[in-house]
Amino acid sequence: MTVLSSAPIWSNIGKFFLVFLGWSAYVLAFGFVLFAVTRLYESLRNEKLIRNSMVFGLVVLCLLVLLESRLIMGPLTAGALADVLAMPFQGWPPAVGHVLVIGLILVVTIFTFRITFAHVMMVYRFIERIIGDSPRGEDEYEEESEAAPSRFLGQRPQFSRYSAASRAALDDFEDVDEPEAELELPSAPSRRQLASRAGKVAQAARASKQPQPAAPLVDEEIYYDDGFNSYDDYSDKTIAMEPEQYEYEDENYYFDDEDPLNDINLHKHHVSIVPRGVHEPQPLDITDHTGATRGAHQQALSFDDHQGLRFDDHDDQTVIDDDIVLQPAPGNEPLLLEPNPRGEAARSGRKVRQVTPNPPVVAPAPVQRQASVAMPVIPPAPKSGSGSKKMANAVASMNTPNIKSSWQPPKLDVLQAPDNAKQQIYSEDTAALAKLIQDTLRSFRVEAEVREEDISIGPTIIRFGIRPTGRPQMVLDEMSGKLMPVRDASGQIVYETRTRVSRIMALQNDLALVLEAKTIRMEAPVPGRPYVGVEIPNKNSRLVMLREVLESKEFQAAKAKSKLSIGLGKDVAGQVRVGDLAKMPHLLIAGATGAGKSVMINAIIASILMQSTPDDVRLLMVDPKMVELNMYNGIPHLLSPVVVDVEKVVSLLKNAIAEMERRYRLFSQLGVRNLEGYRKLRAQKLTQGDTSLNNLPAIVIIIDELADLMMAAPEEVEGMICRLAQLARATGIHLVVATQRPSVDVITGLIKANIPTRISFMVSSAVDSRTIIDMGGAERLLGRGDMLYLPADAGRPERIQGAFLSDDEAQRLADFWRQQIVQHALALGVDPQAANEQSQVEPGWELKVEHPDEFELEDELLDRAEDVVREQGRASISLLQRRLKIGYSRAARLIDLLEQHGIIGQSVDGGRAREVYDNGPRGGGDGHSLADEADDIMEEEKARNEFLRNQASRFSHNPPPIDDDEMDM
Ligand SMILES: Nc1ncnc2c1ncn2[C@@H]1O[C@H](COP(=O)(O)OP(=O)(O)OP(=O)(O)O)[C@@H](O)[C@H]1O
Repeated sequence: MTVLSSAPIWSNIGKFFLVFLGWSAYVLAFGFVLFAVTRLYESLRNEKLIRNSMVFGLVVLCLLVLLESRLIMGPLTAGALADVLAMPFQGWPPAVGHVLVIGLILVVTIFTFRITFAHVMMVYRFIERIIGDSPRGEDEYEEESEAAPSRFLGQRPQFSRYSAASRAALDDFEDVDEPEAELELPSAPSRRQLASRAGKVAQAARASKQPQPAAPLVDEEIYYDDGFNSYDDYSDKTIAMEPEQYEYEDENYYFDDEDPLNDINLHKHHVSIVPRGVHEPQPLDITDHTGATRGAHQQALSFDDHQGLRFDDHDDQTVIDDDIVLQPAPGNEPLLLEPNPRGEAARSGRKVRQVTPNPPVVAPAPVQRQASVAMPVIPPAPKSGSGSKKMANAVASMNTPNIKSSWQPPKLDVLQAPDNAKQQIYSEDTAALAKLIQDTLRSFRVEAEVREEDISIGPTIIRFGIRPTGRPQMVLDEMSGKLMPVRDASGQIVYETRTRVSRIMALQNDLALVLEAKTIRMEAPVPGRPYVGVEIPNKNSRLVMLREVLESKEFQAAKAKSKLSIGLGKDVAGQVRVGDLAKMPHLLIAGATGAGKSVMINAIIASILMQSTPDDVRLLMVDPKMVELNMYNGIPHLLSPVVVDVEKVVSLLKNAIAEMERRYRLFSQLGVRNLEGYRKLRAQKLTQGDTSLNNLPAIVIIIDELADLMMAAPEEVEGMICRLAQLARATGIHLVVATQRPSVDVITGLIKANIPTRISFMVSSAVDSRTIIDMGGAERLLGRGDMLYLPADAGRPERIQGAFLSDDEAQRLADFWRQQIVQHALALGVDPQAANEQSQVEPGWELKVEHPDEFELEDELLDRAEDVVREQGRASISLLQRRLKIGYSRAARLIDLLEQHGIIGQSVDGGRAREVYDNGPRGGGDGHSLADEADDIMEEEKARNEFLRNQASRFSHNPPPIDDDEMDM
């Protein structure tokens, strides 16, 4: 106005405004300038500061103040507009006009600036604090604790991290003299109460346009509480309730910043009492640490776990213990074992001894046994000059103390090289997809962001990481005068309201729709990462060849540690993933037909054949499909030819159990606990020239279709697999079991409990997925090698694209090993054909056809049974059960055999006890009375019923504990 009135051209316009608006013309001019500046700021910062309701409110407020000034000062003082506004008040008592206008001013002020009771209280407290001289913090919370409606305004009590026994936390705020009863936390309301309360609050909020507190979220919780994996089952319901959810995302929603019992404020208080500045590092609390890192995937460091091996890098030695040093010899020489200079032997001088490369094996291939004596040593693969590789070779040799094997593993050339297609990298397409995801979430009013660094591109899958964000808490920066988001000590933005992970999960189908993906899988949260993973198929997918996995440094490091390392494939970030069968120690593979199980089994076999000689690992294979594993027949690793006849499987498993028991006996005699201990002992003995201990190779039993076996002989197969799985780990016997029928009659509870490491390929339903990996997700896989790998020690499965191995490659690999048998035979002057036939079955591993319900009863047991019946002068099943401590079915079978051998007679007139022919020298038993007969009948009935109940419960998929007698074969 000043400018206008001083400029001659505009002075008349200025005068008009002053006459019309009075003093408010200045306010109006100032308001225009402020509005222009704020709009400019808004456009520069892309923020919205001016609300229309506020502009309108300010204008009304200005007019009311103008009117009030006119009422106070009389006509012609506040401009013509004020005179017009005051016209309705003419004739009114002046006091009424003042009260009305001032009242209106107050109301408009409250609406314009959204003043709440909390603000009033804040001002009140502030004034009170200034007037009174009590220091800040005293007494104030005591009053509030009465006024505060809830201690958990910011969070529901049952989920508050401060709720359970959080006395200490609350004590910071509450008067210590407060009676005990008042400190008691409110008990968590029932779900029903919460739901009805939620409904009421929602109604009230709708009516008054006030924000809802957090209670309505209970509804959401009801749907999501049981975990995201069963999301599919209720996604429809969840999506249907979306509009309800938006109400409490209203931007008016706020917490009372001053409420000391609000969880967020409690948290802020805790943060504020953390001492600032540099402070001493605290000792690691291992319980806390374990809790915090549980589930996070951590890549094991190489060379950190060698059962007593230490490495002295500087001189290329491997220290086995204080007495022995394994030293890689120069060139192609065999490894040398020498006493450790720090050990006792070292004190008498550093003596280097070469170990003879003829390790006797427990059940060696006949050709090999001869070869190890007379055959010229096949030179090992040429070593590269690098120290670390030498070290790896040394360690690999150390794991299997047959220091120099006469077998030679193949070179990687046997396998097909990957094609030249490069791994896809981050591109504009990917960025566009990320933006699409973010925009879709925004359009559903879900605050979240997709950052470039959270995008992982794998061979068949791209994973986008969605970070839930929210509404940041803002503070006025005193330096710049701007509103800035509050950051915590680690620099992360502190959110006032956060987006719930479940809201992102609820949009799974919407995201699949906009991304036009065949199927998407969501993982919340990705273990060890602060985001929800959305996995969509990579349109530029490529094969992961086994060779590239075996060539990788990850596999090389794993190979150095274990001869049973297997190349699994590549994860969603394109990183090679390997496993160690020795640690698994058994593996269950399941998936629909054509999903990639057989390829996986071939990859596992190939991983072993590429690194391990028959001295390290022996194989047993069962292939009821008859075509999948046949190609491996004749390789020296096989203990017996691939079993295609289901009836021979029982025999094979029995052999494995017998070998396991034999190894256990051997270990207990030697005082070692497991195969590792045995190998260490053997290495020690070899250094002393003692070759009495044979080499014990690990044994891997591969079963390609468990369902067929479970059909043929459910009890025996289940029992034996469980027995092997429970006890075989220490003896180096490992199971790899595959099935395309992931139903509970095939993968029974017992089998599942004993095989902790599992791989699930694509399955047809979430139920199947749960049967295999105890959670859903496998039904959303893509097939063709796309799998979820659940290691024994991980809570969540990891998605991996399995390594691919063509039939030609497998054939070449098998040919390579068969060729070595021929080479050995030629070197020995044996007929290769004969050698091949001879090496088909290891002595002691011959298989015979067994009818599943028949027990093979050892001669010893039959003899003992004969002794018992002759001693007692009578024969009955219950008698044998009692005296021989065996199960019903074995006792019944023994009775049959005794009858067949003519030792006892047939049962007469339904009686249980039978006549024993010719008591002979061992006779003289007490015969049997009628009372004995009755006892026998009762006992036998009891045992038979027990047996039948067991059988029935096995068929109803609820297996009882295994009867040791039944399995003690
Ligand atoms: N890792 C992989 N990478 C690429 N393709 C694969 C992979 N694994 C399997 N496939 C493809 O899937 C097909 C079927 O695989 P596979 O024979 O292993 O299935 P399966 O689960 O054993 O089926 P079935 O139970 O009927 O034998 C293969 O011929 C191959 O084309």
